[in-house]
Amino acid sequence: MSTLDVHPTRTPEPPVTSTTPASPFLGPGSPLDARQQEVVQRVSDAEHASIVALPSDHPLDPKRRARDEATYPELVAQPDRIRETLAVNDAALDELADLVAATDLDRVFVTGAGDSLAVAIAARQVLESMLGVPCEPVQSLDLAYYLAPLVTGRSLVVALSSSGETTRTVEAALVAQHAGALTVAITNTPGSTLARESERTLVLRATRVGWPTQSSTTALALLVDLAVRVGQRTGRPGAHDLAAELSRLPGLMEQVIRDVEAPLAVIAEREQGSGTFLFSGAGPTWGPAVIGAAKVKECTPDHAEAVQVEEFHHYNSLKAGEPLWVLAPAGPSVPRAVHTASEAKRFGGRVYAVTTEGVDAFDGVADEVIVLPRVSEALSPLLTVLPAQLTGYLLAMAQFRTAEARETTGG
Ligand SMILES: N[C@@H]1[C@@H](O)[C@H](O)[C@@H](COP(=O)(O)O)O[C@@H]1O
Repeated sequence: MSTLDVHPTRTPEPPVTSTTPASPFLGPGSPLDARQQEVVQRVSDAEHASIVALPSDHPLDPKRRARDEATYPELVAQPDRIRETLAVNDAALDELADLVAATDLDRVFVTGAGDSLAVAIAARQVLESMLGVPCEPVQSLDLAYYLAPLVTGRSLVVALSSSGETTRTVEAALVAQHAGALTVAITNTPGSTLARESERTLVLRATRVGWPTQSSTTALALLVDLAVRVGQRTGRPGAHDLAAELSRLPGLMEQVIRDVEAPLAVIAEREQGSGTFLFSGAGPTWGPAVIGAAKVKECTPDHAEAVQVEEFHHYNSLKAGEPLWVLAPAGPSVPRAVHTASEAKRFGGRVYAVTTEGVDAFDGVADEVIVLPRVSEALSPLLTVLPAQLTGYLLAMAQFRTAEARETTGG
């Protein structure tokens, strides 16, 4: 057997056919009207086609390689894209912040799938501290099918989708539209279905030729900026400091990308054959942990999981020989995250801690500690997400080099 047969490929299996409708919103009894149902059917068909077209798990799949390689320049350009996104949305953000500050909202739902859901998780703390109402990140399927009775005319539903065509997220927006909620789409695809079905749209200056990076961080920065502007209007303590900090974030992101790539490349070279990769975080950092696992699953044929810092301790969460990235910027989760790191070592794992200046609790516990500049924990996902994204990309590049060398030597 040649090395190339080791990993099964995802294609070309025949499509699984089913008589079950693609959504409970299609057909008799649907809460949606005929026009809305047509929208659901159309995006659902297109989504299925895009999933079938995903790269295979072949170690040298050129389609995956092209997408991985396109990820890097997009990743590196994130600080610039954030600057542009915030600048072009300046007036729209002011207008929306005026509206939000003046509206008697009782609840905000921030919804999406994949990286877009991770962004909602990362933005929760800053949104809640500035808006003063629950700002729940909700998986779009859950919002559309289970939480609809909670969505009212006093809700703000922010739907995040880079493509603007993700079926469950479009359905969540349609449910919100139906309930009379204020709906805001955040997408880098103007004219997308989500944008057309939402009352307002904030357009991201981001591309997604590679796996999602810019589309996620520009959305996160935009949500932070919106939160801060609302907080400034309603006199929330800390709003002005957060605004000042946000303006420094793109520069700090540039510094982090410059500083962490080389040490992470060494780690990726060492860990490339581990097979399973774990990422842990808590609070707003749970978002970057989810993104870390997502980039490994997208960039490589391997398995990755995000495990919440606390949940790690309630099961045997790591097997001997597995690597764990613990993301824990200065904040209340640090003591438990240090415990996570030490437990992971006890189970025979290798631990890479990502924290911020001034935290030395991982020294002597983790195999390596990556230290980022210190910022408020609420804004720190814009920094902790960078090593998480880079890890997936760098693992993939190390694996491609190894697979190529094996091909050349016929090993
Ligand atoms: N594999 C992709 C993810 O990378 C993406 O994060 C998610 C949400 O996409 P979007 O933000 O376009 O709704 O869906 C897809 O299935």
